Amino acid sequence: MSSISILEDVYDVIEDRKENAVEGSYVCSLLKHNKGMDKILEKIGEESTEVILAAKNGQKDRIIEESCDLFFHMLVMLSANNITLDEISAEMKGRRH
Ligand SMILES: N=c1c2ncn([C@@H]3O[C@H](COP(=O)(O)OP(=O)(O)OP(=O)(O)O)[C@@H](O)[C@H]3O)c2ncn1[C@@H]1O[C@H](COP(=O)(O)O)[C@@H](O)[C@H]1O
Repeated sequence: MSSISILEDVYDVIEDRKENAVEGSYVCSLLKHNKGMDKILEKIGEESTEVILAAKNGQKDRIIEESCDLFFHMLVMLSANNITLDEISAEMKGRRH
């Protein structure tokens, strides 16, 4: 199993949350937030800042944790915009030289 497949697993759960509301789900709370997309973008902004601060301070464990938060909220944003990981993958592959 490639290490990146966890992103696909979590993305699939997020996609499922779009169709099936689950009590207590954080993803559902984001997708249905009264601020709409702004709430998701707010979280991406916050988590980006956390990654920057952790990296600035050379805190490896924090960098890993905050990067996971950032990746996760990016997945929610992509899913909310109906952008698949295959589309991201195709774009990245197209940049290989
Ligand atoms: N990977 C994650 C993940 N990473 C981070 N988070 C949540 O993202 C939030 C991070 O924001 P903060 O640290 O700012 O915490 P907070 O103060 O509670 O956030 P806010 O009140 O500002 O929204 C926390 O509530 C974390 O629990 C995640 N929540 C869910 N997942 C994955 O998504 C799946 C579906 O989750 P649910 O929809 O909750 O079932 C889970 O099985 C996990 O695999």
